[in-house]
Amino acid sequence: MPALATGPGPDTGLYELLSLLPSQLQMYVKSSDDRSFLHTMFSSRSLHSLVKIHEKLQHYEERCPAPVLDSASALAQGVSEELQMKPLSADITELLKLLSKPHVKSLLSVHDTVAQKSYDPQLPPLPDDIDDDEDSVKIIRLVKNKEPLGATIKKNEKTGAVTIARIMKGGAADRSGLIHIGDELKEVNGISVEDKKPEEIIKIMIQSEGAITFKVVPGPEAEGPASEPKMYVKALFDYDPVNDKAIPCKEAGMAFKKGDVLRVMSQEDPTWWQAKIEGGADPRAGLIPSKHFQERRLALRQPSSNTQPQKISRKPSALRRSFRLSKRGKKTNKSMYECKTSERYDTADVPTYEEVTPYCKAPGARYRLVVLVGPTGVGLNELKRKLLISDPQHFSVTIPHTSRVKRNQESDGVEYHFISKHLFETDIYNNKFIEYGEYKGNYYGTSLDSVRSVIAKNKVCLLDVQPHCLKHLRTAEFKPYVVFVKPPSIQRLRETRKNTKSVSGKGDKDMSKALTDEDFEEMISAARLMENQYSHLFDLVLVNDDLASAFGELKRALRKVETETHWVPISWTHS
Ligand SMILES: Nc1ncnc2c1ncn2[C@@H]1O[C@H](COP(=O)(O)OP(=O)(O)OP(=O)(O)O)[C@@H](O)[C@H]1O
Repeated sequence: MPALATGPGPDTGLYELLSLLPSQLQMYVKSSDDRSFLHTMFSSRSLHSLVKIHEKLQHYEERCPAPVLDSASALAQGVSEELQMKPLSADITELLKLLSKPHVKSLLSVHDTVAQKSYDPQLPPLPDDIDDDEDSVKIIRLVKNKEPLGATIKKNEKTGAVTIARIMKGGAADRSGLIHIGDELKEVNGISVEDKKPEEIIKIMIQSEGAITFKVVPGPEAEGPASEPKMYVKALFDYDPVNDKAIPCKEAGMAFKKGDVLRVMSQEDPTWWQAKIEGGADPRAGLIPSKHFQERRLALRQPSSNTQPQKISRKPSALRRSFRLSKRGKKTNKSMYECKTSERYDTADVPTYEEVTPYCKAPGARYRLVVLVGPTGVGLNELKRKLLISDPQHFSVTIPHTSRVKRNQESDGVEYHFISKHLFETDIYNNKFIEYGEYKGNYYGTSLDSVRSVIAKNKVCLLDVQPHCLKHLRTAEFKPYVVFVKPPSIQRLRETRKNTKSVSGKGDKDMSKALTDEDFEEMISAARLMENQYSHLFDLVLVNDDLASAFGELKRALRKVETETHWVPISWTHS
């Protein structure tokens, strides 16, 4: 249905709109040039002609016209021939001239094609030299445009037989339903493949456009499952078949980027899956390395500087942040917490694919945990603070634990949960802490229970942790939404942070000094390392350039997390 009707009477919406638009838009258009442009455009003859065509088409569409005849070209030809036998009057001459015009001829020919619904291309006749004895031979003719055939072949080195190795889901061969895995290929376009290398055969196939003829000996009936269950995976690495020496056919491969959601359409081959990018325009599947194969070859690969986990160096002041937003009046000294948690990065895990499923928070369900990660000084606390201020009923932070003695002005469960050193150590032993650190003989830490307690109050818990802790938070219970806060360019850091001071503790004294280029470089390089190592765990990468814009983007993203569907690991949705 057209958006606006243009018919007579009450349906003249589009005409009315066209005549009203220039005056309605006037207040939004400042320049007189733009106003006159709009006016000219809306009153132009071509636009009004387009509206008329729209009107006519709509009219015909409603009537569902059926062709009176499907051979208008032949009729025109017959009429021309007959008229030429008659004495030529002015009318006859004009009609003959009209009917001989190439545009009219083409129009009639298109009319006939549509009327006959004959959209199939013409296939060439079958070759005459088919051996009658070759009962088992099948001649298949496909019409192929520029798209690849969507099948791969393999050659048996012993027998020399060339067989169809796989059919790509959704490709031309698959859609034809005529070629099957195991079929033995004898000829392509009349050329015997007997002495040909697979690359040469592929070349013949690629080069043939239009009809392509195969002579095949059908293979044994495939028994595979009629329809395989769908599986969605999130890619945890970048892949380009062009650089993959192992792929059997580069043309059949599919490139993807870390973070893409892939729909796995076939796992028949344990080494090469067939998949397509979810939401991508191409309906055809491409080859991708299977999880097992990718894991195995990555594990075997010599560690290189790229894959080797690197320790993220941080200044001594780069310490625990999640403790700092305690409700104390002043900000805690940044050098206070030496993080004693392990910085052993996940050497054992080889990130390949993670099975995912769409998830949308049901009304009444607990909010997902929001985790912020990023290099020291990038602005995690600032963003958390702004979120808290923007909606204190909705967002909240955890209360840290400490083994230090409570001060007079402090209350248990407000600034900290004050517990004994012995209990703190027992809790460490029982893995109750997400992170913990020690300073001047006292422990400080964020417990899993403190996160649970915020979530149980039906609030969004905001947490910032070192990225190596993410792994332990990625559970069905917390369903964390991970935001990586990234610094902008050094130039923008200089511009935006010129009034920012870094606070460092020397002895018991706080020292504050303006941030230097060295601080900025360190922030950028720490961010780069974090991204290299952990980006597969990030749901959002937020560049904290202009603070207000970064905050706005974060707020919008968090709103979407609560209301829209997101891909999450499938294990999070199993109860
Ligand atoms: N986009 C920004 N523009 C200007 N200043 C910013 C911006 N973001 C943060 N800052 C300032 O940078 C300083 C460090 O920010 P913040 O304390 O939030 O960093 P952090 O990531 O929590 O780092 P740390 O681990 O050192 O606490 C603060 O003074 C903050 O106001």
